[in-house]
Amino acid sequence: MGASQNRAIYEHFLTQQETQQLLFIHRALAVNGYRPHVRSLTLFDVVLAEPRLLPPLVHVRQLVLDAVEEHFDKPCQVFVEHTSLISWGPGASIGWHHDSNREYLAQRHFSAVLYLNSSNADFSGGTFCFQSGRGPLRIQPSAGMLLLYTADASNVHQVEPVTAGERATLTMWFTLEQEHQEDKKVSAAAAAAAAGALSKLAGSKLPTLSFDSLYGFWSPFFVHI
Ligand SMILES: O=C(O)CCC(=O)C(=O)O
Ligand SMILES: [Fe+2]
Repeated sequence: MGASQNRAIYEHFLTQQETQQLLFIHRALAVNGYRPHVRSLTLFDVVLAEPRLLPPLVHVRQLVLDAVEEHFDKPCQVFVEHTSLISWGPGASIGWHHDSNREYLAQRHFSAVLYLNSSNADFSGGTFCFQSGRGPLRIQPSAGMLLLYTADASNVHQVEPVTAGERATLTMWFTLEQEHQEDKKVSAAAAAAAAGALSKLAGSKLPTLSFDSLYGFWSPFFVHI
């Protein structure tokens, strides 16, 4: 793809076993997505729905983060902003855009798309294209391939419509702004889920606070027995 510093392709970034694991997680838990003909599963969803499936996803997420820091030469400066397993069914596509092209996406600095299956073998259509002066630069997804690019206007791209089968990716965005990192939101959700599970487990054995009067509200140790 040339010597461009703002993009990179790694052909066999994941093994077949690793791509299969991620496909399995997606199949098990994905929900109807944010766009027509798309199903998605965020890291957040996995934490809430089935935390036992987290380890393979978190492992690959870290590998991709390391690759981003290395390629863009930003050691220990990059944070994951969003992680999703996404599948695209027949009819799914996305027109020309860049990945920080909205005010609410301005914190996105780098993008990574890790392909979990292959065009022609597993689905038809779904070609990724970068806009370029000499006509679109077309990239055919293949299982295990990692595509990195900056989220700015130097990387305008589109995905042509999928015409058959299901195209699957792990799509991630990255930020240099710590306050936008995904980890904080995910660990807060995990803590809330764990607290919920704990209180369910304890059930009626926990004392209940008396809130039937303001007095009770101000005296939290006053409990019904
Ligand atoms: O799935 C791809 O190849 C790219 C998707 C994309 O451009 C996006 O989600 O912004
Ligand atoms: Fe995009």
